[in-house]
Amino acid sequence: MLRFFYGPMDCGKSTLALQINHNHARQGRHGLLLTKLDRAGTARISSRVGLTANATEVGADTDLHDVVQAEWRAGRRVDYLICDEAQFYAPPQIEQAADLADRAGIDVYAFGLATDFRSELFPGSRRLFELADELIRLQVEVLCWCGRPGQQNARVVDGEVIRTGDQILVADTASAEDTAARVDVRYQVLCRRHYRDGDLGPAVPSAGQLALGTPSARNGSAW
Ligand SMILES: Nc1ncnc2c1ncn2[C@@H]1O[C@H](COP(=O)(O)OP(=O)(O)O)[C@@H](O)[C@H]1O
Ligand SMILES: Cc1cn([C@H]2C[C@H](O)[C@@H](COP(=O)(O)O)O2)c(=O)[nH]c1=O
Repeated sequence: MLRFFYGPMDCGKSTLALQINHNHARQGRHGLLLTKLDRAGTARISSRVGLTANATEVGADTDLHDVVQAEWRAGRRVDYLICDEAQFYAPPQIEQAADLADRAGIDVYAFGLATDFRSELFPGSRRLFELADELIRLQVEVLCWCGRPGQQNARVVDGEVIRTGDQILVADTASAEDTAARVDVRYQVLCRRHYRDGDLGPAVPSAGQLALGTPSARNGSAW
């Protein structure tokens, strides 16, 4: 079986990938973790809940058959593959995953974004929509600042939603205010309306502003 679990950034895809791996491994099944361009650096699957695991990095030229055959040659079974950040896989790599499901009976669990910052399908995700046995939209809602369900991944540069640029640009949803790091590019999940309007919502007041009694910008926001 080839299953594609998809949803916007921050909806728990990598967490679920690691949970599924944990549950299968606990029952003695042997799997391989694969990823491509995880935020935490190469060859890791990292979830914002704090779970991480080593993984095989899928490069532009990686053939998934070779990855599995290397395991077989080493005398190890491969019962399942966990493929995180699957939106970045090239369409032929998705074909290879489908082949492994069909010809080798390997259960393939793929996780990724459906659409990019322009709200267009990633090529790898498109191929997964075309080929997967099951499409599972993740149920953990990521909320837009207005409270509606967020489905669009806005790319934010210097406080503006941008709509042109390279499709792949690895970055996080956390802003400079949330982290000690200097963040030039970040992503923000928005509802369709606010994504289309390019409306990132009111600025979140700092703790100091709230202590001084400034009304919460979020509560007082106009639609
Ligand atoms: N401190 C926290 N406490 C509880 N849940 C958290 C915390 N930080 C992050 N999360 C959960 O982790 C989710 C993001 O998980 P992650 O697997 O990194 O998402 P994705 O791979 O889809 O980008 C958030 O939607 C939230 O539910
Ligand atoms: C929308 C969008 C995202 N990306 C990058 C940003 C992150 O590094 C990953 C998504 O990670 P997550 O685990 O789902 O949070 O994808 C990108 O390169 N291009 C885009 O358009």
